[in-house]
Amino acid sequence: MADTSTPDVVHHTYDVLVIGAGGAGLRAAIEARMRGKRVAILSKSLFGKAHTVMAEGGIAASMGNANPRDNWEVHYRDTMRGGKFLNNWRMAELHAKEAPQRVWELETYGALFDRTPEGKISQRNFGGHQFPRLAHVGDRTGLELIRTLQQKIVSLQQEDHARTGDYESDLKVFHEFTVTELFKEGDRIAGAFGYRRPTGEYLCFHAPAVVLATGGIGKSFKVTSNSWEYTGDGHALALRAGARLINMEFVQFHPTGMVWPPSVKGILVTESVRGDGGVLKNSEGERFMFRYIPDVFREQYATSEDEGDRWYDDADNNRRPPELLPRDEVARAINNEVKEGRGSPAGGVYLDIASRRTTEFIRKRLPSMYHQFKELADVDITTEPMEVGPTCHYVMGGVEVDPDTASTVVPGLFAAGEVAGGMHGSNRLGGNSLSDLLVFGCRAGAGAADYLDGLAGVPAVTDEAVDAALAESEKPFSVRGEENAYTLHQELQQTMNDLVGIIRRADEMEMALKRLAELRDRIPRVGVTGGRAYNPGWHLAMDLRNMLVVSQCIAMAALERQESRGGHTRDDYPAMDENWRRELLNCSLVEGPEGPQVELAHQPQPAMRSDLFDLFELDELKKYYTGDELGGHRADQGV
Ligand SMILES: Cc1cc2nc3c(=O)[nH]c(=O)nc-3n(C[C@H](O)[C@H](O)[C@H](O)COP(=O)(O)OP(=O)(O)OC[C@H]3O[C@@H](n4cnc5c(N)ncnc54)[C@H](O)[C@@H]3O)c2cc1C
Repeated sequence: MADTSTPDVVHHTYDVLVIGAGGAGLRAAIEARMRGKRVAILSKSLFGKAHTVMAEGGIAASMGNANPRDNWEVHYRDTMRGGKFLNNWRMAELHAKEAPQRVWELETYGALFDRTPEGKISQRNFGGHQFPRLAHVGDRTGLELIRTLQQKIVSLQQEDHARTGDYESDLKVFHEFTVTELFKEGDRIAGAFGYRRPTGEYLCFHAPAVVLATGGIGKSFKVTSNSWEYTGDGHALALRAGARLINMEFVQFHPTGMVWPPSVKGILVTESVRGDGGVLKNSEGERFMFRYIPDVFREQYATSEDEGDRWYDDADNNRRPPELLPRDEVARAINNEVKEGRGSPAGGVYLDIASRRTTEFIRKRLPSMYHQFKELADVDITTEPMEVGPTCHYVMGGVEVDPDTASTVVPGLFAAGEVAGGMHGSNRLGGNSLSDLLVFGCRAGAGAADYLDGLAGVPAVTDEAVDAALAESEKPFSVRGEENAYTLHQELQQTMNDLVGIIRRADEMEMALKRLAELRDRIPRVGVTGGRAYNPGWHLAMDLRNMLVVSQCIAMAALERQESRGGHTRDDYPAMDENWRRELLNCSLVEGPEGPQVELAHQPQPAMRSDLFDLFELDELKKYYTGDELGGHRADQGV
């Protein structure tokens, strides 16, 4: 029986709310607390169980430990190339410059990275990175990152206890707590509202600064490497608060997810397998990636197996194997092999490290992969190849932010980590997310603290706003079961997977938008039974509206962008178009006759600063830029 009594709302007051306890959220919370602010961390998942914990391969930072020729400029170039020059150049610059500092700082918090024989932090190869650049802890890097950041938080709480007698006086974690609404007074952020998952208790937070660090959107797709909490909540909260999303058409399909057995389809097979020597083969035993090197990368990749293999030991005198092309290229190649009938029995291709490395090497470098395949598929990766195929992995699009402060257009609202957009352009390089989390998590915490220092008066949360948020959360209990949340979720995932997936066509995306519009009408009719205490049906009903609006943004932007670039491949517009590189698409919510509607707009891509532009050879830039842009730049330089 549903509990029909009006529930109480418990109130709390803080300076900064950090929504999300992954790498971005924890780093933001640490920074804001170290700058003297009282911080609450609100996390839908258990503390320590954020998505970041799943990160496997490593964190990209040009420390130059494995190759002294690496530096921030090389990392910057690789990142821009990986994103096909659609990245926000200032974010890419800050990221490349600050990532090493953030990794070394983690060591001071207690991180134990794998070491080189000389005792430096070991760095491994990954797709699109010119030099071995990923600091790692086996293939469990995310776990170490979260463990370390949590350890830092505990140490700050111990300092607070020594000063105030209360461990949680200045930094408190509310875990298993889902934020459903943000509050504003006028234009400015005033707080947030949500429910405790285990009890259904409602909490209202009064706080003038909010950092969104809610991660990604993968649960809108059927086949995904993402975990249950990736329902695009932060993206949707930002939209509803008046912020904009950019680059939403760019969704990364990681080339290697498990394809068998069906119950684990989509679970990630880390790129480290290829970074450590694994190769992709089709059903004919061919290392097919050599046939898929695009012109823009031709000079940097080996054209023979011998050269590719030599590169692992002598990277200075050989070019890298094409298995290490950026993820979008590898995913499309696998998709094509399967489509043309050269796939494996379960509809993927083969990833083989068994024939190339010793059992000891594999078990030491890839312990999680060894166990994952042994336990889930009964495959021993030290003796047999894996079957792999593309899986929805990461969203490049997200909340538009100022690169230096991570602030959005809504005063008091900040965003960092996967929920923020711009940094990775049209495609993210592996390892660049963990570094992004730390660099921009830190900047968001600092941005929020600076904002508070300059704030005149604290915006207030009104009773009406709290009542409205409460009513919205209670609604599913009063609807008499016309629609089922699980059914609608499956329909949404199938729609996105089939019609807005790895290869896209206008007619299919138009069909997707039609189906999404139908789902929009049906979602308010979702009814739930039972009470508020741990009720997954209710939780999903609340999450569905977020997944829907995020899916609409993705489909609308994908239909609009008439070219193929990075994580957006159009069957009907297969080429990259330099005119589209100048264009960003943004989504916002506008009030319409039937309630808020997604509106899509074009905005110009800001021109890259001259000194950064000059880091590239003109011949390379010609592959991405229009002639007049290049001419204009040369004129700026007085050439
Ligand atoms: C299997 C796998 C392996 C990966 N490996 C790598 C790698 O090796 N290197 C790399 O760079 N990247 C990797 N990535 C990507 C990377 O892990 C993620 O992009 C990154 O961890 C995102 O971090 P985040 O801090 O933005 O969000 P997360 O770590 O996902 O944290 C999001 C937080 O927000 C909370 N949250 C969400 N919605 C709400 C809400 N409504 N209310 C309250 N809390 C909410 C969640 O509970 C969670 O605590 C991998 C991803 C996957 C799936």
